Amino acid sequence: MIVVFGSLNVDLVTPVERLPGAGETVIGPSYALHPGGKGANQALAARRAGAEVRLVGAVGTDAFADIALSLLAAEGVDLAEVARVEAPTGAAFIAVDADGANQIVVAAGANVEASATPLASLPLGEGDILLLQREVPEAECLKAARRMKQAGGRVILNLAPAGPPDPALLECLDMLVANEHEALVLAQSLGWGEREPDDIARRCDGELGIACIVTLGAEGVVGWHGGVRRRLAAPAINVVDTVAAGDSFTGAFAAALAAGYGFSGALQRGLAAGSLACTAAGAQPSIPRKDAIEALVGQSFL
Ligand SMILES: Nc1ncnc2c1ncn2[C@@H]1O[C@H](COP(=O)(O)OP(=O)(O)OP(=O)(O)O)[C@@H](O)[C@H]1O
Repeated sequence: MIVVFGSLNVDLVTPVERLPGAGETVIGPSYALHPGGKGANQALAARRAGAEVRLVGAVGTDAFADIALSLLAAEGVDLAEVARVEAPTGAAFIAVDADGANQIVVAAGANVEASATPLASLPLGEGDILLLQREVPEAECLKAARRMKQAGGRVILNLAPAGPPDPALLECLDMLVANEHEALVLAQSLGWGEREPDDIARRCDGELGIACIVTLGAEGVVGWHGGVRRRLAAPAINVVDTVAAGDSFTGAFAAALAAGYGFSGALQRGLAAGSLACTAAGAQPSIPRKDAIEALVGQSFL
């Protein structure tokens, strides 16, 4: 079982000719509403990759809550521990210009109320994995992580959005997933001089005892685990957009670990999922399923 403790949002996406400057208004022709949030996206990614997934978080009592939950429910993510609170459902306001560059404002809303308390009564054990990101309060992430460690399970933090992790939370981690920018923020927050993803991941593994995976976009991924380095190139794909690539990587990586794959097998599956997510538009619609992931892994592109 994978427990995701994290955010649920609704994304409002507006195409614009160009992004607004400070104090400026630009007018787009329309907008689209999509379910999103890193917690929700990674829960869906792990579910589509074949795992049993339970999402713990919070939405409001507004109409956006149903949009945030719709796809997760349809795909069989267990939502019993998603609380309905007196706050607006989290929302991301996204403007995308003609070149695909974007500007995003996130209103955390109900995500601020997300509580780790439900984990106390969940039947957690050794085979379970807790997956965390940085869009719900860190103090609650720490409680959730301590609960999972007490139950004997593993804790994975996706260090997104970038920020310095709480040292107490680091002590609970088995694995950390970051993109290049997030890895650099981690190194700086720890006072490390390393700047290269490979060096940061090696030091994280060697010094903190936390297996570290740095995703490298089109370059693939590098990971260090137990003093062993793994470097995998991404498959050549036709990129439509890279939205949710990182979430697909992390969810599928966790699902593979939960299914019993070792570090290398999980990296392969995360990489395949991240790359497949780039071949279709949007966030949750582009998150790939197990059969597509296994087919790509089976092509031995690695
Ligand atoms: N251009 C690309 N070609 C092939 N694979 C890609 C490409 N971009 C991303 N990926 C895949 O997605 C994974 C995660 O990408 P990336 O390192 O950009 O994470 P990210 O910055 O968290 O992504 P995002 O914020 O866009 O969701 C990569 O390890 C790779 O498997």
